[in-house]
Amino acid sequence: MLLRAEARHRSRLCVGLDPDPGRLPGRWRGDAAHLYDFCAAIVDATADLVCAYKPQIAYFAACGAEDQLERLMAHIRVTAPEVPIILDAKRGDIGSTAEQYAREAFERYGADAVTLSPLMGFDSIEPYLRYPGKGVFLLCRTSNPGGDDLQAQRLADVPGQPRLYEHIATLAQGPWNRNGQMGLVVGATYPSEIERVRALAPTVPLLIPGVGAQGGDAATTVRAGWRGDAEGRTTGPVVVNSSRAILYASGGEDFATVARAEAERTRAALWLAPA
Ligand SMILES: O=c1ccn([C@@H]2O[C@H](COP(=O)(O)O)[C@@H](O)[C@H]2O)c(=O)[nH]1
Repeated sequence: MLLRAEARHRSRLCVGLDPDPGRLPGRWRGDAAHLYDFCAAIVDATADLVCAYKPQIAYFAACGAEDQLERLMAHIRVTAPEVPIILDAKRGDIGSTAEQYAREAFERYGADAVTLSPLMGFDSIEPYLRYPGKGVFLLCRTSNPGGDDLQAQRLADVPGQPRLYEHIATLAQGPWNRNGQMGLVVGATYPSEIERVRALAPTVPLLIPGVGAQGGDAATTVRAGWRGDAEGRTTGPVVVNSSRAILYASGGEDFATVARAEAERTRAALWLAPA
């Protein structure tokens, strides 16, 4: 689904849907009843420009607006049926609870993929893999500076003493990826770590947040993470997320038009990079 959307829309851009009531445009500002209206307008304005959407569940749950997230998921499905939806939930818990989180992501919200923390091990991931055709993105080297606190530490008991994020990449490319359902989250703010992850995990999709508001560079990100064959066909996909830089490109009534222009600019920067 991801490869089809990438080819069809000539896009490696994922628009992140992180609706902050305090940053909604014009007359909606401060009113959490309009999270859906805002995000739906962004989707309508960008549906032909993206390879994925990534709603961030925290922005809806914090306002008690899960019903609006359900409506948004349904709206994306109708407006852009070919575009995968990655629910950014960063779940991670024991198997019995993970089963409930998997139901929430895939049955309640109908997401195509969900972000997960791998810290609790494979049995905390396995319940999600029981859903055929659904994907998981494991946090690997996150975009925040504090990601180094744990992810850069070396594992003394693993041969070669890899850093934790390197070990996660190796597991996701190999033994944990039983049915090709696994991808990794790597921050655009750390391009050399993207390259390292890509070397260890040559074919898994990389979800790369950090372009836009966090300052990651689009072209550098794609060069570090995207891989293709001699004909230019993607063999190692990247899904590069930008949320705030697109959502809040304008705070006025023209927000959707300006968001589209910013999405077009980012999409072009991400597409032209490897050439
Ligand atoms: O390492 C990570 C993992 C997830 N995120 C999420 O991506 C977006 C980034 O938003 P911007 O406005 O483009 O900075 C947001 O939903 C984060 O929760 C991340 O930033 N880094």
